[in-house]
Amino acid sequence: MTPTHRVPIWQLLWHMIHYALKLYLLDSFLWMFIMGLPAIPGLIIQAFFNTLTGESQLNLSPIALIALFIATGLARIVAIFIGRITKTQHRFTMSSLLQHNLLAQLLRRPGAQPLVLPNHSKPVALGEVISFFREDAAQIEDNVVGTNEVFGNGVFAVISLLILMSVNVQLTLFVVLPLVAIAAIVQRAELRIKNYRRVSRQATQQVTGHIGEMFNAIQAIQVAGAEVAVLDRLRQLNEQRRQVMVRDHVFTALLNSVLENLVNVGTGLILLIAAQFLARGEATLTVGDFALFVYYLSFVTEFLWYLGGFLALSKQTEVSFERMTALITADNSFQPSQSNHPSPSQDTVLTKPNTQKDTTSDLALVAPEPLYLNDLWGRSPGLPPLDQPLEDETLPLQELVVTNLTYRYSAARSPDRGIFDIHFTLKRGSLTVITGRVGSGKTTLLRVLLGLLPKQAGEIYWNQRLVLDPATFFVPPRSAYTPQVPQLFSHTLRENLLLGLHRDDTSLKEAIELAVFDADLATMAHGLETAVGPKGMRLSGGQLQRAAAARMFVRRSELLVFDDLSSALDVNTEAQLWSRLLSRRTPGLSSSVNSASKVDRAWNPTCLVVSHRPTILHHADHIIVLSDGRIEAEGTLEDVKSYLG
Ligand SMILES: Nc1ncnc2c1ncn2[C@@H]1O[C@H](COP(=O)(O)OP(=O)(O)OP(=O)(O)O)[C@@H](O)[C@H]1O
Repeated sequence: MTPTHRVPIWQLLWHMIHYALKLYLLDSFLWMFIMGLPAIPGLIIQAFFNTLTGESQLNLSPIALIALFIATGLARIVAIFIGRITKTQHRFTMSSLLQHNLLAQLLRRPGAQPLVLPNHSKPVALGEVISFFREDAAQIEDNVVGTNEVFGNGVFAVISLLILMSVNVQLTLFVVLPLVAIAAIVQRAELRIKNYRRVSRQATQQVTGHIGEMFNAIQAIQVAGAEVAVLDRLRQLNEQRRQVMVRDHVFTALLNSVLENLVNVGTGLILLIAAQFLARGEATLTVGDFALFVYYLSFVTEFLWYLGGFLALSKQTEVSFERMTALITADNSFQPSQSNHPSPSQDTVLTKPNTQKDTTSDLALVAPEPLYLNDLWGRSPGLPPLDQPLEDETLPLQELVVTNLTYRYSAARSPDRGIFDIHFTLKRGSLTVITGRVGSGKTTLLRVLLGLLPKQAGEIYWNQRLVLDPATFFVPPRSAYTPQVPQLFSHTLRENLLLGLHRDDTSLKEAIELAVFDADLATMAHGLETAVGPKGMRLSGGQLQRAAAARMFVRRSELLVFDDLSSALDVNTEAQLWSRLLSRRTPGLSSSVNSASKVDRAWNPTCLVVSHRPTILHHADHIIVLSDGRIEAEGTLEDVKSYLG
């Protein structure tokens, strides 16, 4: 899906400039100063030559003029030094804003929905996303920074133009000709500039994507002996990238060289005409005036050349914005269907979908969000405290009702796959098991319920109130989820369990015991401070799953959602985990008893579990058997026995 509307590049750049306006102005001022300082030697040169020919009105000796010349040079060195600092800070702020907003938008998407760009059939691989964060962000950063250089150059070009006009108006008019030619050339080249840039970015994206996949699958590559084939593919992608990058860069260089030479030829012609004037003595052109004209002409022509390059750069930046916006709006083709029910009133609705921010246009990328970067003096602004799960009027869970829940994977890619017309009710403290054959839609059902995939039809009611945005609603302390393949970060075990949550060691210990991870932890020399390695690779599959379960338990959520714990746990460990967890539950116990005190509320979780294991099926209050994404049977174990394989 393409964005609903494209915002003009100038508007986007303005939003970015406005984000750090003071820094931008400081940087622009410094660079104007840096660029303007060379203008002073021009005046000194004029005075110097006029002094030599006795036409100067200044009463300065040649030595004083030379000293002034050197002082100007030194001042420029100092300004360049400071300007480098402001420029680096400004550049970093600009790309950080884009990267922050891109990441925030990606995190706002339904987490399990593949990223498929418009006009692409394959989802974007994780490694490919790097090229959006790196190349595209850098491209836009270059363009924003380019504006203050164009602006600085422009101011001096205008001043220089005025000086040139004061010397000779006729001659100065010739300067405008290259400007017209530059605008025409960039306009004509626009399509090609953009196409070459699009193709080269895509080729880079494929290379980073392949590298990402390679590193993710090193073991699989080794055991399959596929090293040569995988490297061949990398070579092939690199070769494709080389070809399109060369084309893109050669074209940009060619364009720059055409613009530069156009300006140079124009300058040459103007100088030839000026020399004629001087030789014929037709104009009141002194030798000093001629030196001045030559000197200031270069400011104007350099600006024209710079402007041409900037216009071409902006065309390439449009491609970067287009790519980033396509990524954040990727595959949003399935919008949640409208409910058949009349519009629910405020007190029957829980959490509104996020409609405040424009997520469908490039503006989302330049939204002014806080970044908490160190300032120019290296002072850290301090990070805001992390949001802690809040207990609100939605707690505790009495009843969760799901009606007509439907999600169909993109028909083009997978006809009739998904879940269809799913209904069920979870009562407080109950255990519901979803079972069914491989591929019957169990994981899809959990994901759609939790908002990790956008439902296309159906409603979810939490205590009789409609949940409008499951993705933001089904989070702790309302709900917690352990997927089939849990993700851990390369931090310590403690950091992985808490993920920013404030809990004391007693709560942590309790959660670890509940997850049957206590015996494993006792064998770890560094206990909770054990570094688990990237993706938790220093833990066994079973440890990883129990660590993820402990992460879920420590949040003491009302609804616990498990996707097949048995995939990495042996029968005994899993049975132990269930017996510990289920002993916490009091099915049917009214929450009103517990809700008297929110803080001391006894934890009586409601469980929704995908499993095949008889242990858990025996304990279930309700079993749902799925087949081809539909409910085939449901009830107690006795009711559904004949449907279980
Ligand atoms: N991203 C996707 N695009 C297209 N089809 C998909 C996608 N993910 C899953 N499917 C298909 O949807 C169906 C349901 O998949 P799902 O993972 O929900 O099944 P499951 O019952 O959880 O399977 P398992 O027991 O193996 O975990 C399967 O046929 C699967 O191939």
